[in-house]
Amino acid sequence: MLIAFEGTDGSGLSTQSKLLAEWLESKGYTVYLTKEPTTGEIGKLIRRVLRKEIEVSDATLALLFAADRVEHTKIIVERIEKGEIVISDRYRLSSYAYQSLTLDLEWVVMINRYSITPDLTFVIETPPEVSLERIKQRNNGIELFEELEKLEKISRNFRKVAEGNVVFIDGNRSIEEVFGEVRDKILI
Ligand SMILES: Nc1ncnc2c1ncn2[C@@H]1O[C@H](COP(=O)(O)OP(=O)(O)OP(=O)(O)O)[C@@H](O)[C@H]1O
Ligand SMILES: Cc1cn([C@H]2C[C@H](O)[C@@H](COP(=O)(O)O)O2)c(=O)[nH]c1=O
Repeated sequence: MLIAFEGTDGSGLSTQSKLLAEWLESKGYTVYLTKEPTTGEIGKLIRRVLRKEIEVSDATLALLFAADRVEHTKIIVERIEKGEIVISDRYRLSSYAYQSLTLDLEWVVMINRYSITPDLTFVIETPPEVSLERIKQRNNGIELFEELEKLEKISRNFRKVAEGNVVFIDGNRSIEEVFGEVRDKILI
């Protein structure tokens, strides 16, 4: 089974992904918690772009995310075939929502054709002004997409690109309240 967490920067994806992994493990499940961009070589290159250390075209960045995802999906499928529950902190819906900011959505979907559809996707919806305040508290710099106007458009994009079994969760509450709703949607 693949469960994905999606949403704009600072919405609480990593926090909720970790909480769900811990909860499922406490129930005796074997969980593989993973993230995109990955920590692989392509993911590392993407991270340099996000930190604005290097500049590439929007199309190149989309292709990098798609390439990272091809390699990541091979690992995800292997884990699923071993009976593990895979939780991915971001997956292809992030590409659909973020890269369609400036690129043709149909092309973004096409270059991600070698990915898979998650069994369940949580989209954490947190007002971008709240997310940006959380990001500032972390004090580790502002990345490529972490701008109010961009995040407002991306947040709307998630509603447009949602596919398959998608649950939208209000992220503008306590961590515990958000996780309570996430946990209640898990039917295994
Ligand atoms: N519901 C919440 N209320 C208040 N603070 C939160 C909440 N969820 C997460 N945070 C805090 O906000 C910051 C960002 O959380 P987190 O890393 O989970 O977000 P994220 O969506 O993964 O962000 P990014 O995509 O930028 O990595 C962290 O410091 C986290 O502790
Ligand atoms: C997978 C993926 C991510 N992004 C963007 C979203 C964020 O701005 C960064 C990194 O994500 P993190 O959760 O802050 O570590 O990359 C994207 O534009 N397209 C994607 O496919």
